[in-house]
Amino acid sequence: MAIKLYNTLARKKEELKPLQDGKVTMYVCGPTVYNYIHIGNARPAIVFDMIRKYLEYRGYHVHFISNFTDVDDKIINAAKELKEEVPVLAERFIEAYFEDTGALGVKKADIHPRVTETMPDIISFIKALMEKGYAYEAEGDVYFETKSFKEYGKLSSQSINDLQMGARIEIGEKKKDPLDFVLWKKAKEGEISWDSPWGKGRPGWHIECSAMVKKYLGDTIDIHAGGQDLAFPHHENEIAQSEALNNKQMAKYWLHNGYIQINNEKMSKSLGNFVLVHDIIQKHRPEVIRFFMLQSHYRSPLNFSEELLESAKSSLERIHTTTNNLKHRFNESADFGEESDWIDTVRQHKEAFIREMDDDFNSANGISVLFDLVKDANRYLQKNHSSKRVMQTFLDVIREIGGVLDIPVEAEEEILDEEIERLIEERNQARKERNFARADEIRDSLKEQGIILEDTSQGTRWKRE
Ligand SMILES: Nc1ncnc2c1ncn2[C@@H]1O[C@H](COP(=O)(O)OP(=O)(O)OP(=O)(O)O)[C@@H](O)[C@H]1O
Ligand SMILES: [Zn+2]
Repeated sequence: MAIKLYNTLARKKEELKPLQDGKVTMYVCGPTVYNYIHIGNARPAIVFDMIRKYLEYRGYHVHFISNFTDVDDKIINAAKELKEEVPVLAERFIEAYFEDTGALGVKKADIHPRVTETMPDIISFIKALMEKGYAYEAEGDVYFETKSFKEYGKLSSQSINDLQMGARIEIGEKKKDPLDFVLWKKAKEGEISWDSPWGKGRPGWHIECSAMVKKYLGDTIDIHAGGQDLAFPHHENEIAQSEALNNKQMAKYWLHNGYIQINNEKMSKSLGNFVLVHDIIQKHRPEVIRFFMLQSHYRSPLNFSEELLESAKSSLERIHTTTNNLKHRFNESADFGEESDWIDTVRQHKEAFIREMDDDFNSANGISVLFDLVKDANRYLQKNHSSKRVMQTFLDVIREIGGVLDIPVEAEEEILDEEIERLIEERNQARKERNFARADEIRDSLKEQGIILEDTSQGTRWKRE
């Protein structure tokens, strides 16, 4: 069975037919790094990570690129406000991005190109567009002449005429037509800038992705993705730039994630209704947030609230309880019976999971299948059956699905207080015998399990991290 995916460009689901057999090239527009990411920004990171991993599970080799916009107006303003250099501020928030998304189980891209490291490619891209007659210079700025790209509007299903209606030239803009957009911006006095054939300046936002896609993945890629708000104008502009220059389709499939909302309103920095990942992971385990996101389809809007997170947490715990019960019964059992009906049932659930995920990466339905499995496993245990083979099959498939979605399906076994006390006693004894190697080994192994020891004059105290 083939994978189907909803292509914004075609406005329907299509069968995935990559350019090269067995390989998928994928580009996801990344963040502008001037702040910590909020839960809304985390959604594209999580859902496209899930899609990447699912494609890998289905046997594709995925080449995955995601950029950092590390210079633009928002960053320059934030740097001014915080009295920090632009590169220092950007670096700080790139680190924070990796920390936050890493906690949410997001794997790093194969390459994370940055605007500041792609300058020569961006400049030659703009030069080539000018040479082909698609762009013009105006007093140190360079603009893309939108009307010269006849297919403009095809991604967001808008005609140039419709777009023309609402468009205005803002004060200070030197463009010829309101629909034209900036490729290169002349630097203001004292601003961070790069040399170019048009004087000192920096790139507009849209050109970076066109230049990076061309540099790292080629003229046509398989999947281009980002949040729904990027479809217009960002992706539309990327298409105009790339297709005007290369004369080839930029991407076969355009994927867009729906919004995280608060009370049915888009979570965004400008509305001030955002919750930072940095803060929320102090209160909730990051896997609960990932699980919460994957419980809905990536294109659907998703309301965020503490109550919904709490309910995701209890759902995840239900899975943990079942896997634990399966493991315990498995360890106690000496029954090696076949019970092939049950094994068939489990296998059918696995097939159902693949069927759901093949249908536009429907992780919401995929997780429902996981709960069907959990329900059946509970039924099996309640009937007092105890075939090791059946229980192993249940565990294998639950783990496999958890592995694909990258959510932990097993609770970490907590170290018990008595065990800690016993190890502290052993460590004290080792220290008396001047066996410091053993003493350190015990301290380190406890630390790995989140137990911190503190030696005081009254003896050793311990606490959980
Ligand atoms: N509420 C949201 N739900 C889902 N995705 C979002 C949401 N807000 C932003 N995104 C996505 O996050 C990614 C990072 O974008 P970026 O750093 O430019 O943030 P942003 O769009 O400026 O955020 P904001 O709208 O809060 O200003 C983009 O793909 C964007 O579409
Ligand atoms: Zn982009």
